[in-house]
Amino acid sequence: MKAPQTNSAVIHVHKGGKLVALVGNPNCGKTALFNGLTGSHQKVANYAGVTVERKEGRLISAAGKPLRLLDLPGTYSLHPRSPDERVTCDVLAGRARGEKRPDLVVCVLDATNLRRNLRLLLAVRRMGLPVVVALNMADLAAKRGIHVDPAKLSAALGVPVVRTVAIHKEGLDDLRAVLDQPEVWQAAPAAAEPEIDDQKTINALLANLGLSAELPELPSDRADRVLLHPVLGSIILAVLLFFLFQAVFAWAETPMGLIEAATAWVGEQVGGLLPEGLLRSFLVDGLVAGLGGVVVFLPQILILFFFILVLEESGYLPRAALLLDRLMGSVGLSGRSFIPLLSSFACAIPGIMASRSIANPRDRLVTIMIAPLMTCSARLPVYALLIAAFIPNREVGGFELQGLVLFGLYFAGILGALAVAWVIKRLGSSGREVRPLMMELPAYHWPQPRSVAIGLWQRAMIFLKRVGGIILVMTVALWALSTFPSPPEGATGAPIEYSIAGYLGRGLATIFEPIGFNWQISLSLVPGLAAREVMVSALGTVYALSATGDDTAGALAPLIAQTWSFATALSLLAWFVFAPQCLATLATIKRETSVKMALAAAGYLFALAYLASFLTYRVALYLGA
Ligand SMILES: Nc1nc2c(ncn2[C@@H]2O[C@H](COP(=O)(O)OP(=O)(O)OP(=O)(O)O)[C@@H](O)[C@H]2O)c(=O)[nH]1
Ligand SMILES: [Mg+2]
Repeated sequence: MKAPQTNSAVIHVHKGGKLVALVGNPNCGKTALFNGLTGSHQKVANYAGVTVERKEGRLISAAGKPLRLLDLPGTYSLHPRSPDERVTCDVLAGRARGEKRPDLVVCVLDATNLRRNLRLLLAVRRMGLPVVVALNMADLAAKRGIHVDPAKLSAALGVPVVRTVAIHKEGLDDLRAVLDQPEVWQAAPAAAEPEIDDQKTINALLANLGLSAELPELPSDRADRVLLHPVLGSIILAVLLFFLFQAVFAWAETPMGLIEAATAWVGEQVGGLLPEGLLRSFLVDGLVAGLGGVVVFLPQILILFFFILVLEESGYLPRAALLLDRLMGSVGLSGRSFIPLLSSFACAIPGIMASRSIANPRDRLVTIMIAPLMTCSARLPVYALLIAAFIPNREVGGFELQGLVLFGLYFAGILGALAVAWVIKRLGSSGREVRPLMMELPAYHWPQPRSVAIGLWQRAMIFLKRVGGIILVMTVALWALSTFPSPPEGATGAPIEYSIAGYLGRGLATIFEPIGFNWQISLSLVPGLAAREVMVSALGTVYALSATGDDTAGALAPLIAQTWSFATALSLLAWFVFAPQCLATLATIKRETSVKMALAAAGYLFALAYLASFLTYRVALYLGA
């Protein structure tokens, strides 16, 4: 089974061709360049630490020669401080498993920040690898009055320099042409200056290029006086997040209505055409009720991602990390964990991967352990279904009540994560060094509509592929288990009650009865292990098959609203805030840490989920729900 992010992280291996590696400081535009040169759509975003693993693509030089191009995590130096930097350093040193040393390094320099970027270039050159410089962000530099002459820089460095604007694909042809001229880069002297003199070398270089003047204040700095203000900035952050959840419900209403109507129509057509029987049951109760129930949540997922993509591209995320550093420090984390945790709102897997950019091993481990508590987008269909069924659609004090509840659920996950981090801090050895947060704050820029559109398209595809893949498979399997064996002669209940799934569900229900789950819910939890959204399609199928008499499956929400108590609904919501219901996430934890940690995560999440549901259910019953 593939998780969304590993899908987009397929590594293509091409035999033969020279190996070219893109190396540079974080956020200098390596991946944008990689995408432009190879036609890939790897993730580009405006913060440091986006790329955390090595990606390979195929590049055709100007003369038509195929080359292998590597996109690597950004690094500030060749002394790695975090797992992502280590990936890059290993590749450069030829230590990467099953991989030769690169034949050529394309060192990407951010033209707006040469002073810092040149340090890495000098270090790479010292390793003796042939180097070509891509002087990227040339557009931004020019806008800020920094005019770097590529020819002069090339002469000073003794390596070819190509001016590029990666996001507009400028300079890519020049770069492709240089790749065909090994005589230019291979001849470059591998200077062996000692490291201590780097600062002097760089100062002299910049002076030579006429670039040593102080830079004027940027619009970003002025914006940050408000956005990073301890009080004002925090209020803006809270309002922003709050607005996001309101929008997820308010904006999605119309498109969801359309999809629901379309699914119902398809169900009726198919149901009307076919005679009563297995095929009709499979199509209507299995596929349409199961898959249709999940697809309806596509609009909400896209709205959530629209906000995430815009925030990522604008450069706001590291600022939010800075604002939250104090709060996170109080539970033993640092602002460093913010971006991995925020990524986990999409899916815990990229979140866990993103924690590779955390240098401190203990912080990294805690971040990985609590990442599954962030509300991933696969939970959204489950939450949305239950909210639609049990929470009235009305306004409270000018806010949509349903949006408020959703916000509350996300908040519960965050609180849970902070609490767990706090407990780990208490349990663990005292010695967490408290260091000031050092994070690069990139200049703000407007997200490009094109890249947001591509991001949304990719998300939609990932979701639909899940629907057509794992969710489909699970739905079919569940339908089969729920249909066979057929009921005995003269049976009165719904056929599902006599099927394998019926027995399984009733068996499981003994475990889950204390927290208020009926056998249909207990049964649906099982396929939900494969992907959380499957819970929704599973409920759709199970309820469609549980209905007796002739009927087409009605919409799921009103059905469960009639048959479940409010306490059960609340208990199930609490369950989904904590439950370790995703095998792909546990597999990623194992890969990034150890089997022991993956088991520990599964165990503590299960215990927490059961406890939370138990308390919720009992309190709700006590209060008369
Ligand atoms: N104006 C401008 N922006 C660029 C250029 N190249 C990249 N960007 C933007 O710079 C940001 C960083 O780009 P990425 O390609 O993700 O940078 P990266 O070097 O791969 O970053 P890491 O993977 O974190 O090391 C994104 O917001 C891009 O849209 C450029 O030439 N000009
Ligand atoms: Mg990158």
